[in-house]
Order: sequence, then structure tokens, then C-alpha cells
Amino acid sequence: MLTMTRVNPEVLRRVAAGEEFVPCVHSVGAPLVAADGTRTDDVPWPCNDLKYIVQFPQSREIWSYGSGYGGNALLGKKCFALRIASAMARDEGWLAEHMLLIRITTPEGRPYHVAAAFPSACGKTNLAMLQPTLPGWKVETLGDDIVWMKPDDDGRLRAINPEAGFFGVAPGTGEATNPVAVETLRQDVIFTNVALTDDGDVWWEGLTDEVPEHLVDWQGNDWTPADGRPAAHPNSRFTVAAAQCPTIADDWETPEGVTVDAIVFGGRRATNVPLVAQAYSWAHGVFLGATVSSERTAAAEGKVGELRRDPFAMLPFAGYNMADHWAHWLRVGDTLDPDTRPTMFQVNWFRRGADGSFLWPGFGENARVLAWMVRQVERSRAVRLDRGARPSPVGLVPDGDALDTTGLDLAEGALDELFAVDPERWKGECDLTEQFFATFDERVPTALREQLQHLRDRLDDERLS
Ligand SMILES: Nc1nc2c(ncn2[C@@H]2O[C@H](COP(=O)(O)OP(=O)(O)O)[C@@H](O)[C@H]2O)c(=O)[nH]1
Ligand SMILES: C=C(OP(=O)(O)O)C(=O)O
Ligand SMILES: [Mn+2]
Repeated sequence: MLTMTRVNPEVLRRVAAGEEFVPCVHSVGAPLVAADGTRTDDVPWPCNDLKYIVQFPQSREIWSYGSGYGGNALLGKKCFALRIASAMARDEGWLAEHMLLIRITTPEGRPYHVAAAFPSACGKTNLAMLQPTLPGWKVETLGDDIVWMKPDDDGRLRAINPEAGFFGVAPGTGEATNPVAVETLRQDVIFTNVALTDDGDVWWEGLTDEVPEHLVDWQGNDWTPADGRPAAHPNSRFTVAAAQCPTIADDWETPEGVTVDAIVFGGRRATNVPLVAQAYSWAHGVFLGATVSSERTAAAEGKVGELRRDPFAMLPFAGYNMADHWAHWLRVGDTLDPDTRPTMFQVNWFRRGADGSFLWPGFGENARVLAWMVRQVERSRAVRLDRGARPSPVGLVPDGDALDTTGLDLAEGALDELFAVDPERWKGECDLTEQFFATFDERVPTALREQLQHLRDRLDDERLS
């Protein structure tokens, strides 16, 4: 908790002075000496088969029992900064969201801020630490998992990162994909469920291209590549102070926060969802957030790969009814100045070709998509007057060469496939969305049902054209 949260005696003074606070208690539920005096040997991962991770949004308290997993033990994180805070935000007119926060500076030196929501293990930490491959562009990190956003007196949306550290997924974090994270992890890190090398260092799948010949796996067993099972748990994690990140912005802790220019929603989808699309309106953006879906990952329960709905990447983390959350987003949008309101986008780094391989190289190359978004924000504010987008049924997509792909070694036809919208398959997506909305009954805001109808209409037009 000392790594993940700002700790300051001022807090104690305020609590003593009677200010409101959220009482939290965590126990792994594994006492070494029980109440009756029975002693138990210590184990590497103490926990209890019986687990209760309980947030009380009305009385604003947290009881976490039986689990040692960071998501359930670091109570300032998902339990407080999302589940309890989202309920506070609903009551007080702000937003607590499962988002990363970055600053992108254009080659002309103009800074923009982007907040992006992806479900767990779908690329937030990677995007937060992105090193742009595009010359002249700069990306700085402000947060990798949670933002609190509040409209200011000028009708702009201001965001802060309420955390002080990163609790990131280790597998897939390597020199090749996320060198900034690897640099962040040089010292003072807590690793959980990773593998150990013979010289006492840590290792996980994807850290290095070369796989060590011998390891102790995350469960303490001998491991060689021939074993054919992962050496590190797929949801193994690192816990590290954000200040250690080489790309952290100088002003990342400024209490007034930064103004948000773009909001992005994304998931892990092998089919249908294009690389990037811009929402036609705030309500359409809320619809894109409400319909986020993703193939299951190791950070969630269920079968890996199965399609799962995760509206706003908040399904496991919202402290109140999800459909009410959408209504709240629509309300907050109404309080913002339409001229400077964040532009909303949807992205998908994970679309696959017929041979099963990723169509888009991802990671640092995602800067190309960010650059297009920033240019779209500039176009919406008349900073630029050229044409950057064309309409598609699912949103505005890059027009012509507005998405800079120079120097990219894309497979033949990959770009077309990345943006292909098949009206028949999308009718299926609409049916699934309708079924999903039905699970919330009449709580789904009318504006979102209208957005679904608009999408169906645009797909019909596409079929006829
Ligand atoms: N193919 C591909 N994989 C990515 C990309 N960004 C992240 N990943 C992988 O997705 C997994 C989770 O990434 P992470 O950034 O930790 O997700 P978070 O839990 O949302 O913060 C890791 O295995 C990454 O290597 C990308 O742009 N393309
Ligand atoms: C901490 C978690 O989230 P994320 O994968 O989004 O970092 C979690 O899901 O337990
Ligand atoms: Mn993360």
C-alpha cells in the first residue's frame, strides 16, 4: 500500500478532526496462531478458501477477507478508487474510471491529454508507457489504471491519477514491447507469482526473447522450457512506485489535474471491431463505452478467449448499476462545454487476420493511432482544417493517408482488414448488444437505445450502397 498510495500524516490529522473517511479492513484470513491457540506453519501465499471482497457503497466501507491478490488486498486501488469512488462520483457529479492517462505532445509542441479505458490485461499499462515510433511526437505517463475526472468551472473535464504506483501485469512486459516498464522495474519492486532464475533474478514469459534453460516457476517447482506450461502465472504482477517511471510527467501529481481532450475505449477483439473509430457525438461515445467487449484474459474469471461484455472496462469495478453509470456519463457530458468536450474514440489493437496473426503491430506503433486522434481533436477545434476522416457505420475512420503508416511493414491488405466493417456480422453485434441491454431492463438510457438504432440504420445504408 505504501507503494501504491500517497501516505501523509495530514490525513490522520483530518481524520482526527472529524473529516469523513472510508474505513477499510483487509485480512488474508490465515492466522499463524488461531484464537484457540492452534499454531499453523507459515506458507508462501497465505489465504483462506473462504473469500469475501465486499464494498458497501452506501455506508462507504470496505471489508476484504481471505485473498492475498493485489486487486483485493491493495484496498486503495480497485476497492476504493473505483468501486467506492464511483458511487461517490455519481452522487457528486464526477467520474471514477478504469483508465490510463497520458500527455501527447505534437511535433509543433501542442500538448493534449488522453484517458483510455481497456478491460484488465488489455493494454492500459503498455499504452501509458508508450514510446512513439513517429518522429517528433512525445508521450508522457500520468497514470496507468485509474483516473478521477471532474468538470471544472470552464466546462472542461479535468483528470487526476489517484494512485502513486503501478500494479502491472508482468507477462508480455519486455524490452521489445515495453522498454519503459522494464526500466521502471530496475529497483524497489514487489513481484508476485513470477518465476525465478538460477542467479536469483525474476523472469516471466515475454521478458526476454531468449527463454532461460532452468527456472523455479511461480509455484516453486523446477521448470524447463520442455515443460510446456508457463513459468510465471499469466496474471503475475509487479508493484512499483510511479515516480520510478522514466516517462512520468513532471506535473503528474498536480492536484488541479490536466484537461482531457480525448477519451478512448478499447477491448481485445479478434474480429469485427476496427483499429480505431471516432464517435459521432458524446452519446455515441457513451454507446461505444457501454458496448466494450473483450475476449477473456487471465485477469478475469472464466475461459480465456471467450467473449465477455465489459462496459467502460468497469463491469468488475463499478460501485453501482452499470446502466445508471451510462446515464451518469450522459449527464456529465451535458455539463461540459461542447467546444472543448473530450472527443471519444474506440480502438482495437487485437484484430487478427485469416491466419490468426495480429493485423496491427501494436505497442509503440499505437502512437500512429494516437497521432490521428490528436489531429482529429485539432480538426474539431479548427486548429487544423484538412480532412482526416470518413464516415463508416461504426464511427469516423481515418481517411486516405490520415493514419500515418509510413515505414510500417504491414501485411498485404492488412489495413483494409483492420477497418473492414461487414454489415452482416455487425448485425450480429447489434443483436448481442440488444440482448445485453435487455439485462438492464428499463434502466438503459433512451439515448443509448437510440444509438443502437442509428448503428442499425447506418449498417442498412451500407448494405444498400
Ligand atoms: N498485440 C498487442 N498486445 C498488447 C498491446 N498492448 C498490450 N498488449 C499485451 O496485453 C497484455 C496486457 O497489457 P497491460 O498493458 O499490462 O494491460 P492492463 O492490465 O490493461 O494494464 C500484455 O501481455 C501485453 O503485452 C498491443 O498494442 N498489441
Ligand atoms: C488490478 C487489476 O486490474 P488491471 O489488470 O486492470 O491492472 C485486476 O483486475 O485485478
Ligand atoms: Mn495494468
